[in-house]
Amino acid sequence: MSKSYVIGVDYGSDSVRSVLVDASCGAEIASSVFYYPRWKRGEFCNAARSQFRQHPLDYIEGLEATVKDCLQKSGIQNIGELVKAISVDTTGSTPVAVNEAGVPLALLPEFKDNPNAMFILWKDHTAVKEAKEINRYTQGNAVNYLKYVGGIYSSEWFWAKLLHTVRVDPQVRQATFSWVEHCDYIPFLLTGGKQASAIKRSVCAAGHKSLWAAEFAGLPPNDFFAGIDPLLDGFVDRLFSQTYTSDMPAGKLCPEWAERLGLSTSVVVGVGAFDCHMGAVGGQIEPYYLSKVMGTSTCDMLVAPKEELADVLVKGICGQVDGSIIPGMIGMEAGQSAFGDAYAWLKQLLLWPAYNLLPELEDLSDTVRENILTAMEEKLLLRLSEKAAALPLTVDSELAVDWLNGRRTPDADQSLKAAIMGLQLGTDAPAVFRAIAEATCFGAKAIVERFVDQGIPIKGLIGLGGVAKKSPFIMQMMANVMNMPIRIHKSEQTCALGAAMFAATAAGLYDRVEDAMQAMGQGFECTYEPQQEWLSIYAERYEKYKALGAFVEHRVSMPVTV
Ligand SMILES: Nc1ncnc2c1ncn2[C@@H]1O[C@H](COP(=O)(O)OP(=O)(O)O)[C@@H](O)[C@H]1O
Ligand SMILES: O=C(CO)[C@@H](O)[C@@H](O)COP(=O)(O)O
Repeated sequence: MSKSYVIGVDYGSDSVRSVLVDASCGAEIASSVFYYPRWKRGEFCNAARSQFRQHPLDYIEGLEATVKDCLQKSGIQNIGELVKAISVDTTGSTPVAVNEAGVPLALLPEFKDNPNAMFILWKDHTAVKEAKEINRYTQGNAVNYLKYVGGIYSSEWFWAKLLHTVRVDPQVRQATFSWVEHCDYIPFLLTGGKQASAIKRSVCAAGHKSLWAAEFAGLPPNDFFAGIDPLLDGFVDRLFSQTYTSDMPAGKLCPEWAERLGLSTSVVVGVGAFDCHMGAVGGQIEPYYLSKVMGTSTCDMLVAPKEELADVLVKGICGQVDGSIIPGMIGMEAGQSAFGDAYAWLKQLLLWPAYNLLPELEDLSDTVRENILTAMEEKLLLRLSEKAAALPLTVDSELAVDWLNGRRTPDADQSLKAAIMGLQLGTDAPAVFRAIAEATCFGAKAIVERFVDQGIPIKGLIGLGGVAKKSPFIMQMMANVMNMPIRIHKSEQTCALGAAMFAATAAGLYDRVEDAMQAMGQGFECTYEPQQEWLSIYAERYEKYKALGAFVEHRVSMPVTV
């Protein structure tokens, strides 16, 4: 019998990665990465205003390039006929305004350069005011529609972004028929959808970001949204009432995309989901093991059997949704808005002279300048990690709070800012890096504490994503700060692999995604164990981190160590 292959596509914050996988065992046959060109040039973004927009063409070009590249790299002659399914995960909440035909407005000539007509990336925080209004309005409402999203609505999410967009841009408002998550748009595109009302919405995105819940028989009613702002009046009726888990097909590849990708029209396209949800599956999540997808941000994923969870509602996380990770279980999501992005911020800061002064050195050729810059970009975090690991640590060493992009969990507040204290003339770059790295680990610990305080035991940690693979320094620190072992998954592309597992299930190659996970999972490569000698100093410094965080948040007085 001929082999079956599946494709998993993972849309990250900076790039899209596709993997071609043997559906029987999960072996990766080929992979391909595409960095979004417009995004890389910084187009349509304004970091100072927390505006981060992505053009749909970056996604579409990347889809075609990576899938074709995987097929070509496979070297398998009739691979186009052997691929059975494709599934997609994306960041989220990353929604876009579409017209009645489901076309993102930025794909229309009149909106092609308008950031409000593009995908609003998860980390865009331009809707802080709107999120606050949603929270205020819900407090006075008879029904608590925020009960399944941790009790606080975030500016990273669907409704806050829609409200902000229709407020600031009357032309976009006029042209907007519906509002669609990236993870729901791509399957719609691949299946040749022609009507926005027919877009299949994933329960993952709908439950965690759009306030959809079976208990509410769908989305909250129109009155609720119209009460927040009359500009939202009527949207609910044009959105959706039904949702789907990602083990289900969204449809089959349409002729146009079958031809563009070199695949057949019998290829099943699975229902999409968020990157970290599929990543948790790719990384072989187990009940009560916190699967930490550590990249630009972190998403901390947990599954619990429905019957065991009973009526527990965890406060201050990004939601608990039936079937959002594994169909049949409650999927919970928490996270940090800046994790790898916190190190990337410091890297940008330290490379300022390289970006700004190197071009002034006329004696250097362009090639030499570029080589210097590339070497610095590639090596900086690695060298900082080596040096930071060798520094002595005391209770008074430099200390930071990690809210460089606001606080996602516990208790979302994207308007919060980061802080660093304890600087002195002897403070060097590795010391600042260590403080920031430590702060991201402390932020991670605060999430574990929240779950435990709310009655959800955490049995262990699973580490996935770019930072888990690239930084032994931060992973060892994480194990020490948490006083818990952290198992690092073998797969380089857990999110894309998870998407491939869902593709195989949607195509009927497996009955349940748990079976796909069992057969296709790649296992773990190593475990970082907590080191006894570091536990007490981190425990002490964690208390200081909480005090500094409280000071930043409430401007209360700080305890002083003499
Ligand atoms: N050596 C390193 N140590 C710590 N962080 C790193 C290192 N190299 C890269 N990173 C961080 O990894 C992050 C990217 O993670 P990745 O999982 O590849 O991306 P994404 O979040 O888009 O899925 C960046 O924010 C970057 O700062
Ligand atoms: O917030 C979510 C999902 O809810 C993520 O998509 C978002 O943090 C982006 O993740 P990355 O850090 O780019 O992997």
